Amino acid sequence: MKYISTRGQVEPKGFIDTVLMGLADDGGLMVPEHIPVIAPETLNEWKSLSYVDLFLTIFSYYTNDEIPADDLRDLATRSYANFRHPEVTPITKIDDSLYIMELFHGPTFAFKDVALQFMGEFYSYVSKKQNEIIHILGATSGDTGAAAIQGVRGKEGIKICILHPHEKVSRVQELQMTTVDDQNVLNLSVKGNFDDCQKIIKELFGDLAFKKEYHLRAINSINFLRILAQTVYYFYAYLHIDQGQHQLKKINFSVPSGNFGNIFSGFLAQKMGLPINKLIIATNENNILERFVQTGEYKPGDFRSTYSPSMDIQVASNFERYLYYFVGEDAAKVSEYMNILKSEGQIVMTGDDLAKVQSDFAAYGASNQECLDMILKYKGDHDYLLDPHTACGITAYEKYQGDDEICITLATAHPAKFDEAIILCEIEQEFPEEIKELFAKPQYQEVVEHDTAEIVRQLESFYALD
Ligand SMILES: N[C@@H](CCOP(=O)(O)O)C(=O)O
Repeated sequence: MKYISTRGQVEPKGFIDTVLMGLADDGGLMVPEHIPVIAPETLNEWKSLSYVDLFLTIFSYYTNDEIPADDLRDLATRSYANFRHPEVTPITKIDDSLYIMELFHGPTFAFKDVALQFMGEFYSYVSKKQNEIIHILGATSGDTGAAAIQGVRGKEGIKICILHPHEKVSRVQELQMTTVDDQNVLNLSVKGNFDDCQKIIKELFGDLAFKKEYHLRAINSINFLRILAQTVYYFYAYLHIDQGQHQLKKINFSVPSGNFGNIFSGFLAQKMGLPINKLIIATNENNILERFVQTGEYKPGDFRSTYSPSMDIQVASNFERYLYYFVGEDAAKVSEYMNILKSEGQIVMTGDDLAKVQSDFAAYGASNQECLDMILKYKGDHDYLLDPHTACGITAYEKYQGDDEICITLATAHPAKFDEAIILCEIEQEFPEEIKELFAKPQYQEVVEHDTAEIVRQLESFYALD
């Protein structure tokens, strides 16, 4: 398996080099040259696999044996050993048509742990094998940063710097990142929003001399490893849901979405042959993806702070990966679209193009009020406490009127991370011990202007301590 860029200007790469490259050197995103398709009989045989075995089986189609099987098993086993649930991503049945897959049983109580625990192990392994210092640089709207830091804190050969938007993440998200006292962690609290942070990251990854000099590595979903690791739970969900007599029927997924990485993993799973009927994109008031699917207009709008801050994103990185498949894997067309987006500030799809988008996805947004209403409703009706992101996912599921398929909504975070919204619902929740203890710890972070030169200065003095 080789990997190429959505913009076509990168020589095909192997698996490890693709992960190390992160953002493609031509500014695009790396994708597999072809997508392996799993036959239904094979899929059926995967039912008995544990989470780790399923992970290894799916990865075997992508890694070209570049990591010896025993080593890969060891990395995967260690990655999921810290999860608080033996099934890693357990499924709860709400009623005959709705299931919730809980992706928040990892160390930082968000779905990001599922890929980032493995990525931490992977980077540590590669750093040792290649005797190379790895400098991780990432942007977060709250969850990715906490999970990435947790995945590599204290690990030899690795330094991590995370940019988060100043005062625009939840209190617990901020504490999870900034109370880590390991010397290999730097938190920059950027006066701006997540899109500003992500823009700076992409600028620095786009400076190839800087990237090479400091061995910059990505942990965001621009990195194909994130996408691949997240496909595993789509398969796991399908294989483990108790569908009774409806066995092997198609299912829908409703996915709280911001950077488009999680739902793109579902799109990849679907392309690999997983019988998914509809991928439902759930947004909050930052609803660029909802507007795109409903009207064909992909146009970043004004940023809004919501009760689901991890989804407070206007520029969705993985949209470019979708475009690549949308235009029939034609890198020249992707580059053309991305140039239009840059020069005109929008991409517009009409007619058959829009119909195609709408056959790939449905999309619905939840207003701030709808989000709170949904938390209250599910607490009252099902005694199930949704976090505000999952509440957006459920809102989208309820708004979708497509068919009578079973829907799995991905619960992307634990409600304890977003107590601000839960308090507004006048619901009292008990915090898990791991979160409770954060409130007593000192915080370490630098508040910086939204300015690339300032970030570079911070990074250079952080790296100078190597
Ligand atoms: N929602 C994310 C934003 C970054 O997205 P990623 O999937 O590209 O890492 C967060 O919580 O940080």
